[in-house]
Formats: sequence, structure tokens, C-alpha cells
Amino acid sequence: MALVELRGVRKVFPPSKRGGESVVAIDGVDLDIEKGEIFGIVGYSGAGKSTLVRLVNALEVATEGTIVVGGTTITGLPEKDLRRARLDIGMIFQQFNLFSSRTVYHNVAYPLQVAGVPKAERHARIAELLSFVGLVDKAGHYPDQLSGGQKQRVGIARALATSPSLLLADESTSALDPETTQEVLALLRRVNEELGITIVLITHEMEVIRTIAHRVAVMEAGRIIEQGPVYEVFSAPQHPATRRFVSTLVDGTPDERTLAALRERHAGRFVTVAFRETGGGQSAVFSEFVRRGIAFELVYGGIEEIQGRTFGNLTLSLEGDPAEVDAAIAAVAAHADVQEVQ
Ligand SMILES: Nc1ncnc2c1ncn2[C@@H]1O[C@H](COP(=O)(O)OP(=O)(O)OP(=O)(O)O)[C@@H](O)[C@H]1O
Repeated sequence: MALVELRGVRKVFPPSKRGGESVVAIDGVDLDIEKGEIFGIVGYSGAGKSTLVRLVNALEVATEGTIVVGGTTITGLPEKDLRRARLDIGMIFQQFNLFSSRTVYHNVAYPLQVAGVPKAERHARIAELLSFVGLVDKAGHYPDQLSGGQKQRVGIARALATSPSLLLADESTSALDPETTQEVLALLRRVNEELGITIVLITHEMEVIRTIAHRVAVMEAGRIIEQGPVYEVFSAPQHPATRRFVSTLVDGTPDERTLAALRERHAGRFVTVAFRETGGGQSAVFSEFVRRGIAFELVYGGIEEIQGRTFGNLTLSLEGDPAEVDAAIAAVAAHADVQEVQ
């Protein structure tokens, strides 16, 4: 059984008191998040990502459908049982949400106090958590004396205090610079690998997904439009919105403006060849051109690496006898996904 299971989940926000329309924030989501994985959710602003995670830790109540976390059906659970269920779910936020009037130590102490953990035990646990996130020397500091990355590390320590099995991260690196983002992502990977905690990560940045997620779901207008292992989704995105996200990181086919500029410099026929690990190698493709006396030049694209596996989209300009070019394109199609660029 998956750690998190959503079935037919809808969330409709009623019109505000000032009028307006009701908003369908989540529109029929089925989702399984397996124990031990890092699951990324991407989508543009307003797609419903935050609402989805707020439903998982019952900060919002689903209008329809069921949500099961760690074997407990949280939809319809009374508030006192929800409080217990929430101890098993940690959460971190874009703006860190630390108590500014409490020290680092007392921020991390807070969930333990709420859970009624005795003082001595609390002290040992906080020391352990601060050591894990590398902030032992900052225990007596206040949040405004810390950098963004340090604040998020406090957020992570606090979220882990009650030893949850699930950590929800809502745009947890969006307020950080690229280098600090990598540090926080490395810490989240340790949380997953060393502590075995399942992580659900919401982001609009594909780089975050590429760096640490195992699987990814793409949301649009309250629905999941595509999901799968990160390599599969990045190397062969199916939905136009997924393609747009992937293109922020990976060159696919050149857009119209780029194509016009390329055509001014290259006279040949353009084809884009998509190389996948499972498909034919580059050498098989290139030797086909060489064998038929076709001059080829790489004009656009590149090779990407995700979790140790490579893929790429290369646009080539081909010049040679037209019949030979046709035959070469047909032969290459047997090894790789090839498309003529019009
Ligand atoms: N409390 C609320 N009351 C009314 N509408 C809401 C509420 N919370 C969210 N919504 C609406 O639900 C839709 C989904 O919002 P949500 O915040 O989940 O999207 P998101 O993908 O997380 O976007 P962002 O990245 O901007 O946070 C939006 O149309 C939003 O305006």
C-alpha cells in the first residue's frame, strides 16, 4: 500500500463573502506516493499544488474523495485524531515560517512541547536534530540572525522533530539563491536516504525536480496531467504543459525565432533526433549519414544527464543527395525518434 493515497479528490473553495465565483482548486485527483520516495509536484501558479499538500496534512478539508496517509484515512477524521495524524507529517515552507521571537533551539523545541515530550528527552532530541542539519553553533541565535539557507535548515529540523514518516516541502527552495538551493536539496536527500523519510516536494523549478526527485507529477488547473519517473517525463514529455516545463531545462526543438536564425546560416534540411538510452546510439545514427555521403552539422540541442542516465535532442542540418537524405532519415528512424523540422 502506498504511503499517501488520493482517490477522486476534489477541493472547491466557495465564493468569498464579497461575492465572486467558487474556485475548483483540485479537480478529481488520484495519486499514489510510495514509501521512501521523493515525489515532485510541478505546475504553474494557481495549478493547485499548495492546496493538494494542504489536503494531505488536513489543513484543508476535501470537498470529495478520500485521502489515506500511512494507512489512516484522514478524510472525515475528527480534529483530535487529526492532531495525532499530523505528528507523522512534517512540513517546510518557502518563507520558512519560523517564530521570530524564539531562538533556533526553541523553534525546534516547539513541536516537541506541543507533543508533550518531557524536557530531558526534548533536549537530547533537539541536539540530535541541530547536529543533523549542521546548526549546533546557532542554537541560541534568532531567525533574523540567520541566512535564508540556515533558516530553512531550522525549518527542516523543526519539521523532523516528531520523527514523521512524511515531509511536505512547499516551494522550500524558491526564496533561495542557486547555491543555497543545492545545499538545502542535498540536506533533503539525506533526510530521505539516511532517515528513510518520504518527501513530497512542490516546486515550479524543474531543476529542483531533476536534482532530487524520483518521480514527478505535473499539475494544471487542479488536475494531474502527467506523471512518471523523472527520467521518463523529462526525456519524453507527452503533454504540452510538461513540454514547456521541460524546455526550461532541456533544449527540445528550436522555436520559430531560433529556427529562422539557424536557417540563415545553414542551407540543409533540418531534423531533430531524440536520443534515449533505450534507443540506438549516436554512432549508429551518424554512421548512417556518413555511409550515404551526407554532410551533417549539429545546429541546436544538447545531451542531458538525469540520475546517471542520458538523453538528448539534437537538431542537425543535412546536406546531400535528396534521395540519400530521405533514405538516411528513414534508416535513422529505426534507431531513434527523428522528426523533420519544417
Ligand atoms: N483559501 C482559498 N480560498 C479561495 N480560493 C483559494 C484558496 N486557496 C487557493 N485558492 C485558489 O485555488 C487555486 C489553486 O491554488 P493553489 O495555491 O493551490 O495553487 P498553486 O499551484 O499552489 O499556486 P502557487 O504556486 O501560486 O501557490 C487558485 O485558483 C487559488 O486562487
